[in-house]
Amino acid sequence: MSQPSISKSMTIGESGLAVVFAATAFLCVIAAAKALDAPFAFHAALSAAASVAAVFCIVNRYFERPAALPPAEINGRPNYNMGPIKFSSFMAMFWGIAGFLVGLIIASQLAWPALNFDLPWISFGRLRPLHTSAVIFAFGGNVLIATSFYVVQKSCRVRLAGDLAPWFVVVGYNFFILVAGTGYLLGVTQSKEYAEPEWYADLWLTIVWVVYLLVFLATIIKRKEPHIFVANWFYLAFIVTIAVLHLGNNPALPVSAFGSKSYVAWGGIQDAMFQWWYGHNAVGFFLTAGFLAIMYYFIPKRAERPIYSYRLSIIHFWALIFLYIWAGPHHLHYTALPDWTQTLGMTFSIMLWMPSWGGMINGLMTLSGAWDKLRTDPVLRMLVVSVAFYGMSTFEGPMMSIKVVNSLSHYTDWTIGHVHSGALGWVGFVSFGALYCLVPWAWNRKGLYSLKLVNWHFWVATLGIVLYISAMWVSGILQGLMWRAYTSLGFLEYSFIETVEAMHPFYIIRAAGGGLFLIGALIMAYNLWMTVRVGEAEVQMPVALQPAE
Ligand code: HEM
Ligand code: HEM
Ligand SMILES: [Cu+2]
Repeated sequence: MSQPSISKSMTIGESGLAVVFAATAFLCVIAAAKALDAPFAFHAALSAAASVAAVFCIVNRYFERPAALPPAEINGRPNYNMGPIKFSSFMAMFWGIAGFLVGLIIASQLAWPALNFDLPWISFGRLRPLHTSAVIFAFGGNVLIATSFYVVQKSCRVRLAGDLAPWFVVVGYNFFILVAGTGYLLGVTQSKEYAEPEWYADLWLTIVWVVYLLVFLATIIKRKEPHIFVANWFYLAFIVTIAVLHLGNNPALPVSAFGSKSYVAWGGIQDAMFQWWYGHNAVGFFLTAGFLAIMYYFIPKRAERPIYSYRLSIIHFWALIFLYIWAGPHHLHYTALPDWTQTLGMTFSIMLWMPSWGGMINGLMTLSGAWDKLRTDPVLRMLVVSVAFYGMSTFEGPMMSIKVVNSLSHYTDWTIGHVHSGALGWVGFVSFGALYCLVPWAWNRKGLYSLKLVNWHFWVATLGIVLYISAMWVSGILQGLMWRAYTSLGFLEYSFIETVEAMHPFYIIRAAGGGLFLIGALIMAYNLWMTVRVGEAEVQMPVALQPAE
């Protein structure tokens, strides 16, 4: 046994983090004991338990691991860190199914209000933010973290920076989701759309997000590849801007250090302005920039073609981030916001159409010379259709930002239709496509368990989306027109309840569409599970291969 041995000792990160978590556990126990309200006590106890678990995991890992930490390179090749990527891919699928399921429940509640069961915890008002946070932040967020950690390593040809830090990001982020989600069910909210969690959850997210930024930046800094690939620019814009938005929108004064309630610093129209600066750019940088990074990495990879125009991708990047930031006021047309601000927001929204379509064209044209793959590869088809939906919703958005159009669409289901063509068609499909690529790569499998099942997922989900958004277009425009219909004597033609009744059939169609979308996701979960368990089932015949005519 004369191997040169390094004496094993805890790293500064291990011991430091263990101490910090031990102290946090102690503070959380005190907070739980002194809590002013039950949800705060619950969250403090949950945090105490999680901190103890964190200490246990860190110490346990120390005893289990070899003396030396994993090397950055093995035989001159980067030793990529896949653990955190696997974790967040798994969580993405888990939260995706949970979020779609809650979407289906609230869609059904709108069709059949009896499904609220007169229980506060599962009432529409509490489940709706649970749905939006679960799909955007939990599902979308985990997809973004998983893919960004993958893409930054591969395109920089270097191991992810940090040892415990990437784990802190993925586990810490999911703990934030847990606190936010259970909070909604218990009635904890600061009532800002897409930023509902209360102050303590916000503080925790800030810490996690800063570490995320540091891990990402440090990986880029130590890159072996001189050029920074465009996808990393998009990821970086997403990470930095979300940090800025989060800090701008959430300053709040807690009523007590031991209670969940707080009051937001901003008031009146300034608050509204901050809220929609945040809300709009959450669309722009969370639901768009981050997923465009996915588009720029995964479509060329899957199609085995270079990006159609790398120069266009750079122009796309700068134009998109410059224009998005100013468009928020289109959410506040015909409000107390000064008229010029509304017009400014509308103008920037219309200009935003151009970089959006520039990006779409760049994504679609990357298939030049490889269009035939759409027939044989359902994963690529999913990715490409997502870009088509992106194009559709970024045409619809600028149109809805025009004041006269918005005077009809605002407050109606048309907005909900617009949201879900972006959310299901773009965010959903591009995420599915990315996970279908990522899971075999991260788990080192030759391919997916079954491409046939991907094909089923694709068609079932597409049908679901079509049902969802066409139902919402019809019901939204119908609703808007009914609200503004006057009789010849100048009275309103319809009472409000008549407009609600008219929506009923469309709400059933929407719920059916959502049900199909959920079934698609369940098929996917099974397929990915089997991919991890057994790998590629057999030599796969390409699906949907048709005789040439
Ligand atoms: C099974 C799939 C889904 C169903 C059935 C569904 C259903 C719903 C329903 C019923 C609402 C409330 C509408 C209202 O208040 O009138 C809603 C809101 C929303 N959903 Fe979904 N959803 C699904 C998937 C998704 C996904 C994948 C995302 C995002 C990635 C998403 C994002 C949103 C957003 C942002 C809102 C709020 C819209 C607004 O306030 O204008 N949904 N969804
Ligand atoms: C050029 C791009 C886009 C523009 C100019 C745009 C514009 C708009 C406008 C005018 C509204 C309606 C505001 C209202 O009447 O309340 C809206 C709502 C919304 N859009 Fe877009 N949109 C764009 C792209 C997208 C994409 C790609 C997504 C999703 C991935 C998306 C998600 C949303 C959401 C979630 C809302 C609802 C916000 C709320 O009231 O809760 N948008 N958008
Ligand atoms: Cu917007």
